[in-house]
Amino acid sequence: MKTKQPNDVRSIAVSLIERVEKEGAYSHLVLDAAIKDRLVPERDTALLTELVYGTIKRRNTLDYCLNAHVKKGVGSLQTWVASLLRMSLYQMIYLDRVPERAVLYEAVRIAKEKGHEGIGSLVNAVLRSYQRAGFPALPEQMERLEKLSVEYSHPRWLLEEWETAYGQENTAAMAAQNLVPPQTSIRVNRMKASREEVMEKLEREGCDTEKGALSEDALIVLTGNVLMTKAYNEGYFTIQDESSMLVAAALDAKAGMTVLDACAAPGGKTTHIAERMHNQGSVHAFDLHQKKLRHIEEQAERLELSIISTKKLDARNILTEIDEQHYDRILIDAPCSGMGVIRRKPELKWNKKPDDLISLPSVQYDILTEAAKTLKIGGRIVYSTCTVRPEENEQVVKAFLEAHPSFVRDDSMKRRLTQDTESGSEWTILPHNYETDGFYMAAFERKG
Ligand SMILES: C[S@@+](CC[C@H](N)C(=O)[O-])C[C@H]1O[C@@H](n2cnc3c(N)ncnc32)[C@H](O)[C@@H]1O
Repeated sequence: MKTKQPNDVRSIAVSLIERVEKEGAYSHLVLDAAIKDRLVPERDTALLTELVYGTIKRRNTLDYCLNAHVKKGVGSLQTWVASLLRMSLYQMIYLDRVPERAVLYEAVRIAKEKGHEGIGSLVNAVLRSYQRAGFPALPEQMERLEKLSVEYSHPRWLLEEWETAYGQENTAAMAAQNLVPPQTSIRVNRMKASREEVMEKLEREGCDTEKGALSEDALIVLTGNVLMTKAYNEGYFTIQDESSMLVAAALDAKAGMTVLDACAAPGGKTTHIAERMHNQGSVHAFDLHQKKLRHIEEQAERLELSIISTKKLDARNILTEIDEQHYDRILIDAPCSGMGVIRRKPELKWNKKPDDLISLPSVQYDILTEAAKTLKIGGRIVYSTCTVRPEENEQVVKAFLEAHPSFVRDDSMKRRLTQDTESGSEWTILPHNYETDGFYMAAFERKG
């Protein structure tokens, strides 16, 4: 039996990519687990992360190139062999810290170890063929979206959807932004300290930050591992994408109010809402999945928030537990296709197919409709998703408002968030607008 070399970062990267490809695993989860289990030494974690994310992100571009060098096409290969070739080519094209001959040597070694001599020869031949011939030129007559799909490594159907919804320019910018590694942003716990105070605390612990441009609660991490700080353990901040921080401000729950977070896990927005309420009132954090509730409870404890209570509940059955007109504020952060978070979960663009997305709007509509029954007259709902697809966003909200005339758009939402004169009851943030996740939110109120 062949034994794996200890700390073999490239071989482990191939196994992780294979799991994402074959089992539909999430890249961030397999990576987190590998790093936590110390499958590679700490000095190699950055390389492991780069290899896994980079290879998955650029799959279409890499496959276009490999198809010119693999006789029957990359689709004819076993998943791990395709993953190995993609990862090796990724290094040759996009990374300059490892010489090509070293990449090739490692690729052949892994191929022989994981497979046999024949696979080693195949990998050697393909990579050498690339070295000789280079990246194949895209034909002049190639259709525009097809070209974009190769250049920016996104499925064609998704680019077509985006062009229809957001136009050519936004589509190209969004696809390009999805290839850029996301920055880490943190949300300051205003109950404990100001942004400036948290900045100073982190600086003393070796982490540099700067203020975020979109949310008044945001700091962008420039250097250092903020999760390892005392300030984190003491509840001074939470890791959260900046676009998501806008939701609690859009909801604007006041101290003493009764609030529902109907799709709450893992609780990023629940804890923000409770912080803004100064831990006074109550926040019901419900979710369909029992096991996810633990995350909300852990975060509430770390942040010392006692007004959050969790429960497993399908929001579509909320009236079995809660009376009508019970809440002052309701957040529906709906389950969605996640097409706004492709930077963080690049496999989403390959794993999801148009057919998988067809049923989402009706689930979102049903959740919104049932949960809305528990809103008091004069209360406010925020509906949000981390996707950029009008079918799951504007169209769901429009259908809801047309069928429920007692709910009216809250045109002051955007003004509250941007603190200027811009009015509007809904906001789509595209990834390249502020270098955040793509996000959608809408606010409306119940009239008598
Ligand atoms: C976008 S995530 C919520 C993220 C969360 N608000 C946060 O900020 O951390 C959507 C959540 O909805 C939950 N969900 C899916 N269908 C649901 C349903 N019918 N009722 C309640 N929760 C549901 C999922 O389990 C998932 O945790």
